[in-house]
Amino acid sequence: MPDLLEVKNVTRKFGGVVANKGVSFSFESGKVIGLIGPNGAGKSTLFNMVSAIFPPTEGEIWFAGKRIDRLPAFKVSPLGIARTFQNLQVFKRMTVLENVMVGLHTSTSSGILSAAFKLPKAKKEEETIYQQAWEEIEFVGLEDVAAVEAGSLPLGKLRLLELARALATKPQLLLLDEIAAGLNHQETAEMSDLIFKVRDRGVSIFVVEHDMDLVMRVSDRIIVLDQGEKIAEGTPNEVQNDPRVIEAYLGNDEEKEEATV
Ligand SMILES: Nc1ncnc2c1ncn2[C@@H]1O[C@H](COP(=O)(O)OP(=O)(O)OP(=O)(O)O)[C@@H](O)[C@H]1O
Repeated sequence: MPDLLEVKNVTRKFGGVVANKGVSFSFESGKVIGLIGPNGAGKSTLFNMVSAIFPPTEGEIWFAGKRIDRLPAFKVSPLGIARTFQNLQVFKRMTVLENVMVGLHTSTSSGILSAAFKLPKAKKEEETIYQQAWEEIEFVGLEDVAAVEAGSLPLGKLRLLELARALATKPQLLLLDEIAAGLNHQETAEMSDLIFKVRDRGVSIFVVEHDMDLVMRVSDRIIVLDQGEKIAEGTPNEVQNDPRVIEAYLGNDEEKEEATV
């Protein structure tokens, strides 16, 4: 049985900038893996390659035994990878329910004509989409605001909406991009609990996070990047005590504030 995600010797260059250099790691199903590192370490770049937003310059990415690094994003998500975005990607004029449903329409098989003429197949799919969307809205606890326009919701609820929309596609791997950014202490604690609940469904979760409390609490294992390279990998306890990790954070002026790794 192959690992769920395998990143093999991945390098990504932007012109002369080497954003990731020879990064390798893998992980199995049902785990929470954290990705940390000082500003500019290459976290977003790695995340974007795993979600097929752009390909690596060198190296390979495998998901559930299938090579995915040359596939476009629209072919990768149906394989079972979903993600949230740090800069929320919600439709402000749509309700919460519509936002979750719209994410599912791309995966339906009936064509535009059958939907337009409300043929039985399209009607059945619409019901399934409604059901799936509603399940995830309840899972994240947004049922009270399901009919509310997303644009009028506070940030904490918008982050839950992003999560519901990603979960509705029933991923095997969920990528969370700074899911706790801007959340207060209470909301962050609730988000941690939700991450555990998602993991208990057997979903693997890959978390990029600046909030050290959250990442240390939820991760089974943490990968640390610095200047594009993987400098450490281990349990939260191991990476917090790794001299290379402490040096990477302390050595970067901008991160001194966050040096309590
Ligand atoms: N599209 C791009 N074009 C040119 N350089 C880029 C591009 N994307 C990222 N980089 C560079 O690659 C390096 C890694 O950036 P990346 O955004 O992946 O780091 P990060 O760890 O996510 O940073 P942060 O924590 O600040 O979000 C940086 O030097 C960045 O300037």
